[in-house]
Formats: sequence, structure tokens, C-alpha cells
Amino acid sequence: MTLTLVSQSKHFGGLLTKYTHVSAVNQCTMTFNVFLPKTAAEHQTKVPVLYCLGGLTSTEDNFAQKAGAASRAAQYGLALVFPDTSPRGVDFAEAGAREDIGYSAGFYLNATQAPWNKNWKMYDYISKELPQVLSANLPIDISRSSITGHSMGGHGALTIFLKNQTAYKSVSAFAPILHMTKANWGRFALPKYLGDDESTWKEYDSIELFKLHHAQKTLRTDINVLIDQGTGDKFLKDNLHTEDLIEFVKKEGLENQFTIRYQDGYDHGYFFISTFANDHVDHHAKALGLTLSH
Ligand SMILES: N[C@@H](CCC(=O)N[C@@H](CSC=O)C(=O)NCC(=O)O)C(=O)O
Repeated sequence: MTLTLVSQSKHFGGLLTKYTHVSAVNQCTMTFNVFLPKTAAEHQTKVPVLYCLGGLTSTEDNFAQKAGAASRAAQYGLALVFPDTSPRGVDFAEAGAREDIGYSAGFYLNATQAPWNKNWKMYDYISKELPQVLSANLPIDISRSSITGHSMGGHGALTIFLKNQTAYKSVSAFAPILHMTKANWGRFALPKYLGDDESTWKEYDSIELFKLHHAQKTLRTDINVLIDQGTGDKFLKDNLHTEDLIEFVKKEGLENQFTIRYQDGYDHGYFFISTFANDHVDHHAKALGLTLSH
């Protein structure tokens, strides 16, 4: 569980650091960036954490370098963790052949099918192993955790939250893949990672999990789910399916538990994310009991 320091830069009074470590669940070396605000970086005061999960074609760097979330997080005394989006360095060629499966396409699930099932355990990595690594090595209080993500990472944030609702104080997403079993990306990757039995795919589908937990009365009612979605996003129709969540929320009368905002004209990229990043940091800071005092 030891960390190897790769690089470090002062950032908004705190530190942005890249580490590698050996992952037992993914059976490879994993990399993440972590932003520690000044109190944690200088005085080792334990601070709450917001996990920021990246999308397809991303590494641990995209969200860290392009979303612009650290400025606001520094003011709240909030740590940000930017994990890589898949295992790396495996010895089969399929892993690097396409951008919608393999490297940078972990989809935050535990694969069950060869050759993926040895390393592609991103669900366990984000929800179990990484928090333990952070807690053992850094001034981060994992009992105060929240989670967000973009696109594939938004799908990851929502599904990981839904399957571990007491582990996170809040959840949000930018342009998430909401209906993985219907999305083109999901219909391509899920059979390869999980096999042909579509009933197993629902475990990694936000809409299906919202429906299941609502029906079972196991959906937390004290948490407001924040989602921003650009209307100019080229992936909206075939991969994101925001309208399906809105339909479910309306049908079940759950408007008080969701804030789903269509943002006029914004596309899928980081100019969209950085425009609304402060709103998401504010949303999580409120749930974590933080105030703008730093
Ligand atoms: N080239 C691909 C799309 C690539 C893309 O837009 N990736 C997004 C996430 S999409 C869903 O997870 C991303 O975050 N890219 C990294 C970045 O820094 O922008 C295509 O057009 O199909």
C-alpha cells in the first residue's frame, strides 16, 4: 500500500501530486493525482475528499488539469482525487486496440470475462482499494467522501454511489452515461466485459439502479443528485440518455431528490465542465459540512 511520488506542483496554496502504487485488485501499477489543500499539505490536517472520475480516452490528468475544480476546493479545504480510468500495462493486445474498451475505458466495473477479468476491476479499485490507499498514506478522512465524474466517469460516480450509498455524502455528474445497457458505448463494452447475459449488465446501469433502489425503498432520500448536461452534446442522443432519468424522476415524483440541469448550447468537453465545476464543488462542500473559509 505504499505510494511512489511521481511529480508535485504547488497549486492554489496546496499541492497537486501524482502517485503510483501497486494495485492488488487490478494486478498492475495504478496512477492517480491528488490535490491537497493547504491545511492538509502543510499541516497534515485530515480533510474530506471528492473523487473526480474521468471519461473515455482520459487518464488521471484530464479532470485534474482541465476541470478547474481545485481553486474552489482549496477555499473549502477539500481534497480532490483524480484516479486513472483503467488498468495499464497488461500483456494482451486488445487492451490498447480501441478507445471504447481497454485502456482509458474501465467503465468502473468488475469484468467477469477473459481476458479482462484478471485486471479490469475498476469498481473494486475505486470503491474499496483506493480509499484504503488514501487513508493509509495521506491526510484524507475517507469517512467524509463525495463523488463526481464526467461521461463514463459520471456513470462511475452514480453507479458506485448507488451501490455504496452510505459511503458518500453526496454525488454529482457532468454529462453522465445514464443508461449503460441502452448506450452505444455500453452495448459494445458490456458483453465483452460481462458476457452476453444482459441481466448482469444492469448492475452497472444508473437508471436501472435508481429504479431498483427506489422500488426496494433503499434509495437515500436525504441526498440531492446534481447532474449537468449540455444541450449541444453530440453524445446525448445515443450514449447519455438524460431524458430517461428525467422521465423516471417525474413518474415517481422524485423531483426533490434530483437537480438535473440542461445547459443551453454546451458540448461534451471540459469547457462545459469547467463552466459548472464550482457549482459541483459547492454542492459537495455543502453535504460535507464545509464553508468557504480558506
Ligand atoms: N473521440 C471520441 C470521444 C472522446 C471523448 O470525448 N472523450 C471524453 C469523454 S467521453 C465519455 O466518457 C473525454 O473526457 N475526453 C478527454 C478530454 O480531455 O476531453 C469520439 O468522438 O467518439
